[in-house]
Amino acid sequence: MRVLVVTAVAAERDAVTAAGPPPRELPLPGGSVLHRCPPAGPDGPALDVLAAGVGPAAAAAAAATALTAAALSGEPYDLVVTAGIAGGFAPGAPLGSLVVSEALVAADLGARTPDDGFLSVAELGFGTDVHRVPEALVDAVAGATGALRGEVLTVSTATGSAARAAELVRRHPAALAEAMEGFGAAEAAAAHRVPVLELRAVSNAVGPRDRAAWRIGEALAALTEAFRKLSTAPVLAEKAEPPR
Ligand SMILES: O=C(O)c1cccc(C(=O)CC[C@H]2O[C@@H](n3cnc4c(=O)[nH]cnc43)[C@H](O)[C@@H]2O)c1
Repeated sequence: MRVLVVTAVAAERDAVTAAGPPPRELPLPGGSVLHRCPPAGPDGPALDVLAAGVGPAAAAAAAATALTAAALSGEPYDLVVTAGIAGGFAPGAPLGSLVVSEALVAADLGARTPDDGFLSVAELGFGTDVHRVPEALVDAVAGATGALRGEVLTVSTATGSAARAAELVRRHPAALAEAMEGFGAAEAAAAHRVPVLELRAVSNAVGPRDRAAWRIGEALAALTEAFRKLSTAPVLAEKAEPPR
C-alpha cells in the first residue's frame, strides 16, 4: 500500500520518518522533496512524506503535485494522511494527546455576515466544507494508536483568543483539534479520488495565544510513536472505498 503523508514543516516530516527505516530523498517537479520510507515490515505501508509548507493552499499545491506525479508514474497513492502538531480544544483534547479525524472541516472558508455571523462555503452554495474519513479507517487508526476521534478543523488564521475558540466550538461541537493544512490536502486527495485521514498530536490549547506554553517536543514524540504503530501493521489498509 502506498501512502502520501503531508506535513507543514520539516520538523513534523522528520518526526514521521523517524518511525521507520531511514528515508531516501526524491525530488518532485517544482523542487519540493519527497522523503520515501520503505515498508517497516511485511505488512507495513510504504510512506512518502512531504513537508508542504504552512496553510491549506501550500498543502493542496504540494499534495496535488505529489499525487499527480505518482499517478503519471503508474504507482498512484492509496491514501493521503495529513499529519503534524495541532491546537487541541479543551477539555476533549489535552496536550500530548493524539487526534484522528472523523472529518476534515474548513472552518474559516466562507463569508462573514453583517451581524458578525459566518456562512460556510457550503452554505454559500460553493462546493463543500467537509471531507469525511471512512469509518473503518478511523476505527483502525484509533485502535492502533489510542488517538481520540473527532473533527479536525482547518483554519488559515490560528485561533488567538478565548472568544474565537468558543465561536469555533459553537459551530463545530464535535471538533477536537485545529490545524492549518488538513482541508487543503483533502481537496487534493478528493480530486484524485483517494481517501484522506488527518492525524494530529496536540502541542497547545486552542485559545489565547501563548507560544511559550506550546509543548512541541512532546507532540512530535507522540507523532513518531503513532507512526511507529501504523508502520508496522496493516492498519492503514483498513480503508473503505475511495470517495465518489
Ligand atoms: O518551532 C518548532 O520547532 C516547530 C516544530 C514543529 C512545528 C512547528 C509549527 O509551528 C508547526 C505549525 C503548524 O502547526 C499546526 N498548529 C499547531 N498548533 C496550532 C493551533 O493552535 N492552531 C492552528 N494550527 C496549529 C498548524 O498546522 C501549523 O501549520 C514549529
